[in-house]
Amino acid sequence: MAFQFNFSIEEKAGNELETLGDTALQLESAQASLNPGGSTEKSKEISSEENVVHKESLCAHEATPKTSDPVANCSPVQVLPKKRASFKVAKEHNIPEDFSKVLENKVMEAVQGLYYVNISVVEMTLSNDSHEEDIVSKSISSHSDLITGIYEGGLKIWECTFDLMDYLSEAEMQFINKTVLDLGCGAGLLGILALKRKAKKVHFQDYNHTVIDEITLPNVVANCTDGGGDGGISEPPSKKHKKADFIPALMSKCRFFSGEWAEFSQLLLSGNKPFSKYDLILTSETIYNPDYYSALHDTISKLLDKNGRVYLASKAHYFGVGGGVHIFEKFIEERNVFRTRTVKVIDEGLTRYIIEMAFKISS
Ligand SMILES: C[S@@+](CC[C@H](N)C(=O)[O-])C[C@H]1O[C@@H](n2cnc3c(N)ncnc32)[C@H](O)[C@@H]1O
Repeated sequence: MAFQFNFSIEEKAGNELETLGDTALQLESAQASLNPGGSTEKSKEISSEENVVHKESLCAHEATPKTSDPVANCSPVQVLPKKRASFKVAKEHNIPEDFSKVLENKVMEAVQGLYYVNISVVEMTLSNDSHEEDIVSKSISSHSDLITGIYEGGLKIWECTFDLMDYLSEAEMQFINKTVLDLGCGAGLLGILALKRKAKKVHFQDYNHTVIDEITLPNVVANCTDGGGDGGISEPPSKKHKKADFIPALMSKCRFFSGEWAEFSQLLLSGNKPFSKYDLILTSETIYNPDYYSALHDTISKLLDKNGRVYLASKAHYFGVGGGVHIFEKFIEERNVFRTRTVKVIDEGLTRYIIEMAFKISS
C-alpha cells in the first residue's frame, strides 16, 4: 500500500501557546501510588479540555482527515498543562499464549514489506468498547493527536518512521546479535524491521498501554511469520494463526512496555529480569515536546550501551509544540553526555532529519 505524504507546514504567526513553566510538567513518580492489588496502571489524568490545544490552531495543513489516514502527517499538538501532570507508571505487557487472539478483529495492511493493523478499524473497535485509557474517544473529542500525560500519539504511524526505515536500509545497518529498543514505538515498525533483520532482542516501549496491546503487539505478531527475514513480506497474516505458524524464537526475542520514560528505565533497571543495555535505540518523532527532553535524555543515557548508537528521526521543528531537531541538539550539547551527528536530511516541505547519537566517552 502506498502512502501519500503531502506534508507542508507554514510558520504559524502569532503562536498563542503559553510558555510552559518549568514545574508544570515535572515528572512525578507514580510508584508511590502503585495499586497494592497489583495493577500498575495509574495516572492522575488532567482533563482533556485543560490540556489540549486544538489541532487546527497548530497544524497549518493536515493532509488527510484524521479518521482515514493511518499515517500522521501533522506535527503533534501542544498541550497547555494548567495543572501539574503526573505520568503513567511503566509496566511490562505479557505476550499472549494464543497469538490468534492478538489478531482478532484486526484488518492488516502492508507498507515497505511490513504488516501493520489498520488504525481506523482499531479506533472504531476501541471507541465502541469501554477502555480504561479511553485514548481514542479523548483524541477524537479533543480533535488532537496528542494530549500531554494522557495520549502521546502512538496510535498513528508518523512519517519520520519511514525516513528512519529508509535510512536503516540505505546505511545497511547491521542488526545481527544486536539488542534494540524501539523507543516511543507506536506501531513498532522500526523494532519489527530490526527483528526481521535478525536482532538478538527487540524491546518496544510506548507511553500508552492501549497502543502496545492494540497496535504494537498485533503488528509484531503479524510480522513474526516464517520467511521474509530481510524485512520482505512472507505470508499474509491470518486470524487463524496458531502458535505453530509463528517462529517462537522471534516472538521470544521481544518484550513490550508501556509507561513514561523515566518510569520505564526504572522498571528495566530495577526489575527482576536480567537487563543488558541496548546496542541500538531507534526512535521516531519523540522530540516534539521540550518538557520531555530531560526524561528522554536520562532514559537513553541509562539504557544505552557505552558503545551503543541512537538513531533518532524528527522534523526540524514542531510548530506550536516548540520541540525539534535544533533545540534538542542544543539540549544534548548542554548536557555534555552525548555527541550528535546528522546522518541524513530529508528536504521536502518541512525538513526532516536523521540524527545519530553516541556517548562522548565510549570504550
Ligand atoms: C508522535 S508519537 C510517534 C510514534 C512512532 N514512533 C512513530 O513515529 O510513528 C510519539 C511517541 O513517543 C512516546 N512518548 C512521547 N512522550 C513520552 C514520554 N514522556 N514518556 C514515554 N513515552 C513517550 C509515545 O509513546 C508516542 O507513541
